[in-house]
Amino acid sequence: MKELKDILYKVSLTATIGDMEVEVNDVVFDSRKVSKGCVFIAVKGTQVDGHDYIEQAVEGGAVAIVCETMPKKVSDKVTYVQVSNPAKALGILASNFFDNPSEYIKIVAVTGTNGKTTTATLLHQLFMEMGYVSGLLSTVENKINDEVIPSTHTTPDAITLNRLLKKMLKEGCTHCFMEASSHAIIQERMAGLKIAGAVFTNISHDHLDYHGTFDDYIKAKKKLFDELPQDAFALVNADDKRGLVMLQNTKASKYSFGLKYPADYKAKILSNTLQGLELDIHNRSVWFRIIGEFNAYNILAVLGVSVLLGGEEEEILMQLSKVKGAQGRFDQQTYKGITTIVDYAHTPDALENVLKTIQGVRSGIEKIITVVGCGGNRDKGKRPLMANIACQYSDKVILTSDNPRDEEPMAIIKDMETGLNPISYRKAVLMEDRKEAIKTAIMFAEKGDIILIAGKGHETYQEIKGVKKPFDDRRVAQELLKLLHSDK
Ligand SMILES: CC(=O)N[C@H]1[C@@H](OP(=O)(O)OP(=O)(O)OC[C@H]2O[C@@H](n3ccc(=O)[nH]c3=O)[C@H](O)[C@@H]2O)O[C@H](CO)[C@@H](O)[C@@H]1O[C@H](C)C(=O)N[C@@H](C)C(=O)N[C@H](CCC(=O)O)C(=O)O
Ligand SMILES: Nc1ncnc2c1ncn2[C@@H]1O[C@H](COP(=O)(O)OP(=O)(O)OP(=O)(O)O)[C@@H](O)[C@H]1O
Ligand SMILES: N[C@H](CCC[C@H](N)C(=O)O)C(=O)O
Ligand SMILES: [Mg+2]
Repeated sequence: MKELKDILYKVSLTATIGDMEVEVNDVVFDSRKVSKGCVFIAVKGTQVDGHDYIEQAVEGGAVAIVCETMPKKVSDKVTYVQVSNPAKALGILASNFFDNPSEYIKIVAVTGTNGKTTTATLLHQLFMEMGYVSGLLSTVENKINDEVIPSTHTTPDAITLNRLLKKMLKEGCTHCFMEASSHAIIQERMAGLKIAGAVFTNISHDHLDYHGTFDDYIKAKKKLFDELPQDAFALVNADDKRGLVMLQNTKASKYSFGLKYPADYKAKILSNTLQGLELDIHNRSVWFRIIGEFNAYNILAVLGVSVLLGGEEEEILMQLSKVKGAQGRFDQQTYKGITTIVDYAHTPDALENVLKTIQGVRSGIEKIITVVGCGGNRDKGKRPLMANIACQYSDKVILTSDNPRDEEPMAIIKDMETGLNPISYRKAVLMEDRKEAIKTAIMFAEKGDIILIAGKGHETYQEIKGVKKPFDDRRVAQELLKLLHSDK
């Protein structure tokens, strides 16, 4: 049991009412999860304001309330603590409540529009190969050593995050590789954590529904670097013009990686095929199992982090050449000469990169058929851009549903259609049902053709009208390929 004043250590307080030595047995930010003896933190959200649930939390047994605005009605059995930023306070409280696990684990946070999961997963696989007990917090899954713990967010909320870190520490983890989403940075999910290093992969169009402007999206990413301590490292992509922006105000030691501009960790692509990637890194030629120029950047980021954490370059490269990468990223299968590639490209930049990679590895005569949709309740600006890119680099495109969530599926596809010009229009077919869309692509395909199924990668569900139903692009593609081409 901990006293309220102890878990408020390092939180800047504006005012307090009541006993600061009251014992608290849990930290909660959702009134629906309140139990007797907990502290409830009222956070303003995108849908509702946690302050509206203070009374409910008190009725549910909360002994302390942390809030930005003191409630009009206070109970003399409860302690009230006013802070200027409850979301930030929540992070610090969560860290204190779980005994600050981040101080005993080297945490590397990866941010950027694309490549976070890939980079964090590669790091986790690599460090495990090198004999370190390590943790992973990612979009696809959380991991403690080899144990998989399902993931609900790219970056968990502050309480889940610190609970997981504490479990990692108990299991002997020395390192944790995690994704830092821009939502998480703005919502202070990582406040109170001690970060050993941060990586910036790249920034391109995404999440403008949430951040409003591209400038604010950049600022969200930069906040991670601005808040790094002096003994941390900041490693950025030198070929992304925002890489230097990330380093402008950081106290951390600055490093870079890249293929084009001068960088601390630099490589040249020697070959790039559907079988793998060969890079010249600091005058060593190394072959990797992952594919595409964009993955050369991820490999360099991983190399940089590993060296900065004390690894030896030769050993790192040797082990790195064996690792496979994250699930549902450039996940290919070939059946009767037809190749399907399932990839999590759900931004214009990612889609362009993946399609350029496919263009680069094809011999010329085979067709590229793309199946793609865009998520509902997410940045609408991506929709026309992604449809246009799909058509620009493909011979045939089936515009379909991704996770429409609460939106009308066909309305999303129609938004995508507005991005088509008269030439691309001729290549496109609109088909709401994703399984039908994949089936159509597979029916169109002939020996040698490549089908890209983009947007959902590792996901094993599809969310339509708020209901999640099982759906796995990889499984659907595999079944339909066999069904439709078995006699050829
Ligand atoms: C837009 C967004 O980031 N939303 C996250 C946010 O919810 P919110 O701001 O909408 O919260 P809200 O519903 O308005 O509630 C405000 C506060 O009132 C509390 N409340 C609410 C109702 C109630 O009855 N009682 C109560 O106490 C809530 O617990 C909350 O503290 O805070 C919640 C708690 O941490 C998150 O679960 C939720 O994630 C939603 C589900 C989500 O879809 N988030 C996505 C966009 C997201 O975070 N994605 C990034 C990755 C993006 C990327 O890089 O690709 C991620 O890190 O996963
Ligand atoms: N370094 C990179 N640069 C550009 N595109 C990339 C890069 N790495 C991966 N991609 C593309 O982006 C897709 C998503 O990659 P990944 O899952 O690693 O990104 P993420 O940043 O974790 O995404 P999310 O924000 O959804 O968590 C991949 O399937 C691939 O198409
Ligand atoms: N982390 C991203 C993932 C998008 C994946 C795509 N399949 C979708 O559902 O929109 C988001 O939450 O915006
Ligand atoms: Mg991710």
